Amino acid sequence: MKPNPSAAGVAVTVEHLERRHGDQYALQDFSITLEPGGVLALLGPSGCGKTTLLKLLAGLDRPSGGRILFGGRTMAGDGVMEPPQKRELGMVFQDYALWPHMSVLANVAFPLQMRGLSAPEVRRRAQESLERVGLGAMAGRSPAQLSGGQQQRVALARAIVARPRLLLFDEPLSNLDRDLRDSLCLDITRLLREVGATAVYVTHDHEEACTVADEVAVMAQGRLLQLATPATLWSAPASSTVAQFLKLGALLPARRVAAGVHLADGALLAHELLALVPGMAEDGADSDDAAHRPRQGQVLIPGHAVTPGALDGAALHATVTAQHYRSGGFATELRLPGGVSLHTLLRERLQADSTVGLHIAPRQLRWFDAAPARG
Ligand SMILES: Nc1ncnc2c1ncn2[C@@H]1O[C@H](COP(=O)(O)OP(=O)(O)OP(=O)(O)O)[C@@H](O)[C@H]1O
Repeated sequence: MKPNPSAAGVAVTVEHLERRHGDQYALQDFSITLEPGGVLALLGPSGCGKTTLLKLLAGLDRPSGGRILFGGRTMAGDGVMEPPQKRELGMVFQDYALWPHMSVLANVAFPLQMRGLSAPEVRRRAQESLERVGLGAMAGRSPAQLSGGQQQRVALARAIVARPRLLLFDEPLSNLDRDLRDSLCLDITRLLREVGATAVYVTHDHEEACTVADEVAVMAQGRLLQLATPATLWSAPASSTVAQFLKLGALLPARRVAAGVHLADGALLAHELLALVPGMAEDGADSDDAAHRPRQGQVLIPGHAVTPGALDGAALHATVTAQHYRSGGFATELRLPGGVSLHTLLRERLQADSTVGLHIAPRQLRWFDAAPARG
């Protein structure tokens, strides 16, 4: 992850972290490193362990194995368990967690009061923090007199007021409507760059993760599936599971024979296999012998790789199952062989239930080898 030279943040190292509940793993052999000022998004289906990791980083939960280091100092593991107040954190939760009986200013000031700063210093810094999130004029109000978006800005001001080394976000925008979410997400992204704290940001929302983060960790069943920049994640998902979770397109069972990709019915989908599987040559699998060995796997067809047209000469036939107008085009659902759905945005209106030919841009396809058989 790219270091930010002006960062106030701390380097975070997570080594083989584990959290078990009975014999169930909420987190398993999880390792990750964040440079100071780096922003990491945790993305994954419900129950994959995102909140567990956040709680372990915060010191609200104790690992069953592995360790966490901030700037080379052990926070948890090896018999150490630093409490949250010793970790110099700021946290922002889904439900804002403001104190209703306190003014906006008093909410933001609270972490500074806990540190025993003088009253004028507390007031000055709390006001400054509110200005940063655009709420300088609302200092005297109570949280109940603010909208949801404004309350979350107060929570943000409170999280950054004590200049934490690490900021933790637990789905901070999921209670807000789409427009507000988009604008606050951009504001959080800007603020993170300004304050330079290292940050870990839990979300279900792919776009939010990619807007806010330098790198995204895709998780499933307590494990890290892929850690990559947003651009890499979208262009080079590491496995069919990641591609499926990110809804990158349709996955079809397929067979590679020499330079071609064939579907289950034998139809040739693409000729240009070597061009579409970067990395295959490097791992040695495509040495002269191996290149000609048939391989079973899955091919990923992204929505943007297909152009509907005549049935003749098309790589695939598909049925139009649904179409509706959306932002300058037609959001279209196509049914591919085997009943697999493919979603794509098209310029043209297609007739419902009609069969169309799909012409494929082979370089947009991705190949995933089937997992080797166990035993
Ligand atoms: N106290 C607990 N006792 C038993 N199992 C738990 C406990 N806390 C979490 N789990 C289990 O650990 C797994 C990971 O939970 P976690 O809350 O970290 O998931 P998550 O990715 O944050 O999910 P969501 O997106 O729904 O918030 C889940 O299977 C959950 O049921």
